[in-house]
Amino acid sequence: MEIPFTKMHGLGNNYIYIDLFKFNLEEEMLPDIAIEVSNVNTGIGSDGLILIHPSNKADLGMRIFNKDGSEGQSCGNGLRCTAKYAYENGIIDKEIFRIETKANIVEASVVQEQGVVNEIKVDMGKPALRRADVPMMGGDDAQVVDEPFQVGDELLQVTAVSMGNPHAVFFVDDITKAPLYELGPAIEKDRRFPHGVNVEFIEKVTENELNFRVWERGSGITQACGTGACAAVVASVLNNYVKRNEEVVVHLQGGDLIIKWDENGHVWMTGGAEVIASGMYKFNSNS
Ligand SMILES: N[C@H](CCC[C@H](N)C(=O)O)C(=O)O
Repeated sequence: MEIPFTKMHGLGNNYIYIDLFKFNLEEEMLPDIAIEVSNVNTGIGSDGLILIHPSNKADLGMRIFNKDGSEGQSCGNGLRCTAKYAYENGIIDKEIFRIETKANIVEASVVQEQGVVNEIKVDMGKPALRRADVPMMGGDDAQVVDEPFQVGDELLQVTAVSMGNPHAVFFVDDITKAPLYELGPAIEKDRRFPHGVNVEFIEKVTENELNFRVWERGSGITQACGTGACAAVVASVLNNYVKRNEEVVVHLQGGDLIIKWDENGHVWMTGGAEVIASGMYKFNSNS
């Protein structure tokens, strides 16, 4: 089976996008398709698969599958790329619109010049901070802020935030020494996170600047994670490193995002999105 795809990235966090306004895929094939297209040796190569689909709850919908075939509830970089694709391909004919995800319905606004979108701002909604909402096991149902977290021989301090998907945020003094490989896999699969977890290491630079690295649930190290950057700013406010309702520049491996957790509880993400290539892909998996 051959299918049209577009490869796009947000700060290097790249996915294979399939437009379900034009084509349909069998639900049960999706995890295998995600695994196959993400494979850099035998597929196209990406951090996962994103489906752009019709929605009866919003102007359009977006679903994300990680490299390992697991489905995430949301994807910040994916939402910016989806907004760009939808506007530039005529799915949407307005500059402010709503996108349904597994986690919630977000509002995106595009900044465009002669029909080309070069910046997207997304209201990512409100974080969930109660332990049970992350979800995280093992304690009272209050917020998880700067809590001791033993991983092997290492005693860390964790702050847990859901942006519709789970994030475990750790603060380090030097981002270049963040133990991504050493601890990322173990934390991702730690039994205290029954649905797994995205793992972020953050270094405070100033009251309005963070350095950021991520080990993603289901995809491992990526160049950037939009929901992770949102979770990082929320965690930094909760730990009094940065201020609520102020723009924070988050320096991710692949570039910068502007994040603000406003006084109404909404987290705003502003950044770019780029098209890498489009074409036809011939599926190998028995499809
Ligand atoms: N890279 C994405 C996050 C993917 C999250 C996924 N790894 C999961 O929650 O399972 C982002 O820009 O927000």
